[in-house]
Amino acid sequence: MGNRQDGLVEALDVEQRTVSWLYGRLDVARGRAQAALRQVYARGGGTRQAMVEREALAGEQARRLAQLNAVERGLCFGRIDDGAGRSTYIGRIGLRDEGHESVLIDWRAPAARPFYVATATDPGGLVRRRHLHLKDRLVVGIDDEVFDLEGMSEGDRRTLVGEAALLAALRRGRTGRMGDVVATIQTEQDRVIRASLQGALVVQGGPGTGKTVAALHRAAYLLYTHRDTLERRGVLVVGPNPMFLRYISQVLPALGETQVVMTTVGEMFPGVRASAADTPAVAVVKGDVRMAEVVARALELRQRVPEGDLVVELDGLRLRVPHAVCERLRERARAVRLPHNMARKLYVTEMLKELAKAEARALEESLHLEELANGDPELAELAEPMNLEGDLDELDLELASSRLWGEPEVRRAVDDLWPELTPRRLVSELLASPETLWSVAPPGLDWRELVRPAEAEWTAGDVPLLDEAAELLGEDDSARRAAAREAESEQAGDVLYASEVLESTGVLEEGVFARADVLAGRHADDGAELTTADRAAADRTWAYGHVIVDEAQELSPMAWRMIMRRVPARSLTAVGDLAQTGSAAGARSWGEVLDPYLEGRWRVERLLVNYRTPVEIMRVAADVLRAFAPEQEPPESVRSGESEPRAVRVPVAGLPALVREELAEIGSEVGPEVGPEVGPEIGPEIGSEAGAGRVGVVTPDARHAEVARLFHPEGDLDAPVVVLTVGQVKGLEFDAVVVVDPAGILAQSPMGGQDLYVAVTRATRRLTVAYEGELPEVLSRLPQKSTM
Ligand SMILES: Nc1ncnc2c1ncn2[C@@H]1O[C@H](COP(=O)(O)OP(=O)(O)OP(=O)(O)O)[C@@H](O)[C@H]1O
Repeated sequence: MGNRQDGLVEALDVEQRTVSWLYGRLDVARGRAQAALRQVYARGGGTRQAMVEREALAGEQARRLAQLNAVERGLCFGRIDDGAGRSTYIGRIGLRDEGHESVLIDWRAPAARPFYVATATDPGGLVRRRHLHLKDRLVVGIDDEVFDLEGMSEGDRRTLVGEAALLAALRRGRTGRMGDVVATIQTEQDRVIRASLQGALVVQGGPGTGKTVAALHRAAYLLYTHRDTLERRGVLVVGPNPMFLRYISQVLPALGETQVVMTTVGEMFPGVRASAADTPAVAVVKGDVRMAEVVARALELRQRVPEGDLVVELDGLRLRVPHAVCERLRERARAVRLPHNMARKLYVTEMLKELAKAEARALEESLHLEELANGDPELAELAEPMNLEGDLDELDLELASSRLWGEPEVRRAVDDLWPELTPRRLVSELLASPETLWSVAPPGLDWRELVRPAEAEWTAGDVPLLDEAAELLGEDDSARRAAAREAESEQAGDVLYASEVLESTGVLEEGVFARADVLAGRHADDGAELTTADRAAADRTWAYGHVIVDEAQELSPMAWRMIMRRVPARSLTAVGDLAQTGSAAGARSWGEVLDPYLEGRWRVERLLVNYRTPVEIMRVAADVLRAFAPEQEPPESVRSGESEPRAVRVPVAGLPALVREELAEIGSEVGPEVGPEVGPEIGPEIGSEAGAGRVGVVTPDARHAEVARLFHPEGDLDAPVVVLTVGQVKGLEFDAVVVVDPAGILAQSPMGGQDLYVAVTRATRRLTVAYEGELPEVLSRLPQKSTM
């Protein structure tokens, strides 16, 4: 015992010396980046070109500084020893000593790989893997895994220390935000993270298998390994909802990567925020890939030919363009195969010329008639017939065209035949018109589901339709302008961030440099200094270098069409679980959604170990899965829990008391003054003082408001109690979960079984199912208790 204790003290001492020295190197690197930043700004003045270059350089240095700051926590977390007595330290970033020797290896570098892939059966030349646990800059714990005891020196054997680092990490209380797992990435996850940039990778895995966390580490890995390509083209991460994006928002910054665009399908059309939800039946129709045809045909209907001739009354003249000419002009404008708004330019030019000719003809006719009426009929008959139309040369036509374009009557007539359209207008007018839908929908597509008022709010299902429309219409200025305005307003946030960077790094010194706005790289008059991520996020037509889609099973075929447009090189990672598909328009198989674009050129990696949900809870989840998706396999839990899951018969009013019990069980601190009877105050009372540990209350959609009223603050992920629908809770996790009204969840959509599976797999420690009437048969394994 005494020996082990001595060994630990000795090992901690050795590692502390190394770690302190590494932090010293980090401080040196920071000092250098600060000095470089100051130097850039000390130059001052110069031409506009010089200024632009200077700001680009400053932006780069500032990002480097931000990255060096981001790795402060847990700078070094691992060490590997090989049989030749060499030790390598692994950390969040790579560092070198004065002699340029590598002293800390970036976790993404090839040299760090053995740390993640060595196993007892295949140690890859390692004799030991050591995990270091730091608190601030202090080494507070060590875990060893020994692969070859014989290969270790006597001294090293004496200082062996062990408790599985992974299990320690998994036992930690949840904070409401996902953290990085660089120190404990598992071999199967490592394969996903380091897969090649080229091609499409599907990561299929059950709940809690680390799909999200692996996908985010993959983003960081790809940016590190292919920085040149990806810094120029950017990486896009698509998540299921804004709450989820908030949940994962800290993982990449903690890994030193801030240049990734994160969005949801509902936010992918610049200037539109999808705030409403479609019913499952509507989602299915809207998500059907045949909707692309519906939008295209609706647009064709907007390129009209008048019933008879086109007649425009102008200053007493009747300008007449024959029907056949109108038809010809439309065909010519279509034949150029440009998007509608661009082809319109051609159409308008040609139509105005026709109208100019028609005007000359009408004028001629009216003058002729005048002569006939006023003069000697004999003379009039002898007079040379005028040929005003024939006398028009190109210049005359152009002048007449531009004069005519200024006439509201002309403009109205042309707009009616080939209007300038925005995607919003095309889609909202289409969905508001049963006649149009009826005439453009292909047989078998239930277009009646789509009909809604023109002023209806946008839904996430509308966004791919808007994107489709934008493709067909061509550049839509209004959306771009809206996005530019948004980007401008975000500038304020960036300036604030930049000034924080400057302040925290001590660079913001009076006189030298007080220009956080410059560092933020945003000038109203020039977008050249925007980062790739900023530019990409504001540009609907941006082609990303790599796209990661999380909860990819939820995307409809129309959403995939939109995503594929963003990644023409088809370098993408789709992570998801077909057993958790909640959207009626979502995927039933990966081939079904990917083959239309990749024709089998995609591969699957499977993650099989559940790091979140303990065995006891997973048994309940497996019953649900077996009942609703028997072809899917539940993952295997890596650990067993501290408590058996339970079912409690309780009215909604009793939920605050139940949640209080759960908070107490997971060790979250609740003020003693909060009694079960004061449910509504439970949130604020336990707000900021709460210890680690969160309770998630999951409800059917229809009961969310009723239950959320009992707890505050609503929807705040950092609060100790969060009330969410199944759609919102997807991808999240909590120490304890209370699933309310399981029968309601099962009944709420055709995918109710999958929804219940999602709900019961969110807990890391405790699961309670709260019900009022009968407990669904599928949960009969749960021991039942009544508080009614
Ligand atoms: N290698 C690891 N080391 C430590 N923790 C891990 C590891 N892998 C996964 N975890 C943890 O397991 C939990 C589940 O991970 P994650 O949310 O990525 O799973 P998922 O497969 O996306 O789940 P779901 O399908 O339910 O959304 C997280 O808390 C994550 O941090």
